[in-house]
Amino acid sequence: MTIEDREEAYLVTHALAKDTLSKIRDVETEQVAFRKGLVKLGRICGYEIIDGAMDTEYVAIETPMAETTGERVKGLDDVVIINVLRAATPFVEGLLKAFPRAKQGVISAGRDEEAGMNEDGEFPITVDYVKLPEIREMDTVIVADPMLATGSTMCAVLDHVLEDADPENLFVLSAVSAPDGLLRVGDAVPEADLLTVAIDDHLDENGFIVPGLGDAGDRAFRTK
Ligand SMILES: O=P(O)(O)OC[C@H]1O[C@H](OP(=O)(O)OP(=O)(O)O)[C@H](O)[C@@H]1O
Ligand SMILES: O=c1cc[nH]c(=O)[nH]1
Ligand SMILES: [Mg+2]
Repeated sequence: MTIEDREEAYLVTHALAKDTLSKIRDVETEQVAFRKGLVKLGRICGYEIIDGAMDTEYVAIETPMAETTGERVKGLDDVVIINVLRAATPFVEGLLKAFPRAKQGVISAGRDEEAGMNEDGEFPITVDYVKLPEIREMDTVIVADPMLATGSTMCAVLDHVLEDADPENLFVLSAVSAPDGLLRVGDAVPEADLLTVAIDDHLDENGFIVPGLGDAGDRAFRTK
C-alpha cells in the first residue's frame, strides 16, 4: 500500500508514477511520448487503487504440478470508469489495463476559457455529452481526469455521475492537482476519495496549474 494519507487527498507515491509524471511535465516531451506517459500513469494509478482499496480472496487452484491456494482480487467486475473528454482518454486507456472489464462512462465537459475564472476562482463549464452505464451500490467508480485545476469541471462531472447513483466507492483520480481544485471538489463531494500523483503549488491568472504540465488536452491531441 503506497497511498499516503493527506488531509485533503491521497497521493499516489509509486516511484514509477513520479518518474512518468516528471517525463510528461517536461516541455520537450512531444505528443506521442506525452500520450504514452499518460497511458502509463493511468495503468500505475489503477494498480495503486487495486492495491490500496480492493480486497483479495483465497481461491483453490490446480497448477500443472499440484493443488494449491492463490489469491484473487475481489470486485474487478464492479468497477465503473468515467472518461472526462478529452484529456482523460489516454489516462483511461491506462486504467483499463488494470480494470479490463470495467464499465465505462463518457462525459464531455470543457472550461469556457474565454469567459475566464470568476471572482470565486470557478470556470463556467459546458457539458456537451453524457453517456453513463448503470452505477450500482456495490460499484467502485473512478472519475478520471489528468488535470484538477479549479475543480469546476470535476464538480460539473460529479453532478451528473451522482445524479442517480450512490456507489460504494468513489475515486476522483488525477495526475496533477491544484490545492484549489482539491478543496473545491472535497467540499462539494466529501464522500469522494481524491487521488492524485502530485499536488502542485498554485493556479496562474488563467486557471492553469503551476508548475503543472500545460494543457493536457492540447499536448495529447496536438491541437496547439
Ligand atoms: O479543474 P478545472 O479548472 O475545471 O480544469 C481542469 C479541466 O481542464 C482540462 O480540460 P479542458 O477544458 O482543457 O478540455 P480538454 O480536455 O478538451 O482539453 C482538464 O482536462 C480538465 O478537464
Ligand atoms: O493546467 C491545466 C489546467 C487545466 N487544464 C489543463 O490541461 N491544464
Ligand atoms: Mg484542455
